[in-house]
Amino acid sequence: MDGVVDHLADERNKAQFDVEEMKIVWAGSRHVFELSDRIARLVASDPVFRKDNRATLSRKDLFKNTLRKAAHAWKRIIELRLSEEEASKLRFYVDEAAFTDLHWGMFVPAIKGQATEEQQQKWLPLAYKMQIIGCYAQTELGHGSNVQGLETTATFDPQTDEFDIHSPTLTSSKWWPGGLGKVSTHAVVYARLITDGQEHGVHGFIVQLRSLDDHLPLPGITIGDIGMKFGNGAYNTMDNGVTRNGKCVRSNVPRQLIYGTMVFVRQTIVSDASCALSRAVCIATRYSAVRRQFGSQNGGVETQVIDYKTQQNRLFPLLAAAYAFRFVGEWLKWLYTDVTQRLQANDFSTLPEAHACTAGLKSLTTTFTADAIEECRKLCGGHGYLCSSGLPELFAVYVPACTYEGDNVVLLLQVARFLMKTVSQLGSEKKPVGTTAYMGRVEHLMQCRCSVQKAEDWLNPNTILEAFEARTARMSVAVAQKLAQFANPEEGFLELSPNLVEASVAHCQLIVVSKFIEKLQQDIPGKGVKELLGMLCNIYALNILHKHLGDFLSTGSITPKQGSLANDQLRSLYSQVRPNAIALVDAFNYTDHYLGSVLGRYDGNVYPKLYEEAWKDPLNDSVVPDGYHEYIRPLLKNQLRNARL
Ligand SMILES: CCCCCCCCCCCCCCCCCCCCCCC/C=C/C(=O)SCCNC(=O)CCNC(=O)[C@H](O)C(C)(C)COP(=O)(O)OP(=O)(O)OC[C@H]1O[C@@H](n2cnc3c(N)ncnc32)[C@H](O)[C@@H]1OP(=O)(O)O
Ligand SMILES: Cc1cc2nc3c(=O)[nH]c(=O)nc-3n(C[C@H](O)[C@H](O)[C@H](O)COP(=O)(O)OP(=O)(O)OC[C@H]3O[C@@H](n4cnc5c(N)ncnc54)[C@H](O)[C@@H]3O)c2cc1C
Repeated sequence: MDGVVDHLADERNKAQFDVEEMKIVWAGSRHVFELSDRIARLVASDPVFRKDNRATLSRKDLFKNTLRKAAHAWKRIIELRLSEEEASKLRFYVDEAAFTDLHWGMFVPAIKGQATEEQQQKWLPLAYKMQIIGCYAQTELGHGSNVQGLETTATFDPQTDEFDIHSPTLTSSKWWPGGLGKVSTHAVVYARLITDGQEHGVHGFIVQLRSLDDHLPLPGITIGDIGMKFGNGAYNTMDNGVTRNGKCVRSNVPRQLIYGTMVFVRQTIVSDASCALSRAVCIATRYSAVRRQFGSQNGGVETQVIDYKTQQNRLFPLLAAAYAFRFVGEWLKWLYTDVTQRLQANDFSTLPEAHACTAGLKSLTTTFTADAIEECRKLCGGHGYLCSSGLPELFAVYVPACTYEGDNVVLLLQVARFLMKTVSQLGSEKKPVGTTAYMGRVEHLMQCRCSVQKAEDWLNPNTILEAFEARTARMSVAVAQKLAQFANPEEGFLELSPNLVEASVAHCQLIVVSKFIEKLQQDIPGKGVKELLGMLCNIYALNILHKHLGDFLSTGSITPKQGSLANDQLRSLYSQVRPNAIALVDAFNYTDHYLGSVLGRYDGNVYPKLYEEAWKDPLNDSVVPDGYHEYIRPLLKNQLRNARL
């Protein structure tokens, strides 16, 4: 900030906590903070990684630009000998969806998680050096959610010792896989295995798609891009492919963990949610402190919009959620690592819980984040609608996260199955553990009474936890009892699916709240850091309580009076967070390059920069627009003639 006026300096001076220590908490450790900071600056200072022109490039230019960035990123990774951790941060700060995401994020993990030792030895060295580029080809034109419904077949031919991968129908074309359309040379293709005329369910096969010499599709394979997607720029940096195969390949079939890659990716999507959310919140918070409307007295300055309680009521729960998702993401990473180690030792006992947690939290955090980015756009008024605010593109890139890696409702139904199984086993020898351990106290939770008598009583974490546990246990038991009335359980499951989804949401919200509370039980250094996090935790929980008051009241988990007291406490918490708001978003440590937003600039110098940005639009290249002579001038002349008549 040397030599630059900091328009947000007063705001920064108000902070009541040590922002440098908060940066460490946000990053996860001092090591990660320093590494992220270094890589963020490296990316920001490299002109190849410029991204402010994305909204105005044509699809072809946009795509070629992405190829250029990916090649440059890879060159820098090799030149600087970056570690895997550093390379993945570099990808994060380059901030552009590309084929490399699928290569590193799904193709490599699929081979690591599902291939045999021999297959790994063959393919992984090639993939690590990017001598082959891979994608994850599961979804078809006709089926995405219903994986068992995939039509592509892999028929084993004992004569040639090969598998014949075949898409017999239009609907069996692989449709959507990222990177497939124009770049990938290989794919993990999911297909129904057939041997000796017998079906063995869906398995993954490594298939070569394109020649490594001239990049042409191999014989029998038709490939292309599926067309423009939502939003200018945005996810159109990515080629999403369609392919039909008639190709023979050699492979062994992994028998287990077909779904393992999805568990891995869903876990990374939860961590990503806190990044996208914090980014939108950072923009909206800084701009809300800069923007002034109404309230001027005697010619004095107007009110900063962040001081309006309605603005706080919309913004601060999103800020709190960004921190909540950060911590639940950390925990989920731990859970994933733990289950992976167990699986390697053939212990499958925690896989159902890991599946339910990754599916449920992926659904909860992406739905919330997509809605929150749109809310942040509205929080920025008209200027939020400008591409230079960074919010339209962020929304367009983010919103498909509600669909890919499992449609969010379909995933909540998976959680519901897990919950119903847990409820049905209550009273048996199998005790609920982990995230469902609270169900072990179901008798207490079904009849306990919330003890809140005054607003401050809601600051007790045990009180909050018990209210959330009682709500979820009661909703789950109620729907389980309804299910039991159906002669056919699958019919009951379909009929009651809206209630089941609501119980799953309650369960996932409980997990997020409980992991935030657990985080606060750790030793957290730095003046005021723990206190601020405590406030955010309470805002996160009490805001949910307010938004889902119907659940809490109808299950008798709290009384209407207690609901109203929770709301009083929320308003008081907003006032306490207000002076710290700018410092809390500074703690994300985002560079202006990464934020990509005039409204969210660190220095708050919004208006001159908005004006400057506007003049850069290609439409302003000429004063008189193209088309004037063909379409505007004749119109005006006609009007003139008509007026004279
Ligand atoms: C320009 C810049 C360049 C920079 C370059 C720099 C280079 C350096 C790079 C450095 C690193 C970068 C790293 C990047 C990382 C990026 C991360 C990835 C990015 C993500 C992009 C997204 C792309 C999207 C991909 C996709 O969408 S792939 C397709 C996903 N599809 C789905 O998710 C389908 C959803 N459907 C299902 O999951 C299931 O079929 C279903 C479960 C819903 C169906 O259920 P069904 O009823 O049919 O039941 P099943 O019979 O299938 O299941 C029975 C039992 O199995 C259990 N089950 C189900 N699923 C799972 C599971 N996943 N795990 C475990 N168990 C599971 C059920 O519970 C049943 O169990 P039960 O019998 O005990 O009840
Ligand atoms: C940007 C993007 C990138 C992608 N990348 C890849 C990739 O790299 N590789 C890949 O293989 N795939 C990829 N996909 C595909 C993605 O995984 C699927 O689109 C996703 O799993 C949803 O499946 P679907 O499209 O079949 O939706 P559908 O299942 O057809 O969903 C349509 C509607 O039906 C509802 N529905 C479906 N089933 C049920 C049910 N049982 N009960 C109640 N409601 C139901 C859904 O909630 C939804 O509202 C990508 C998708 C997108 C958008």
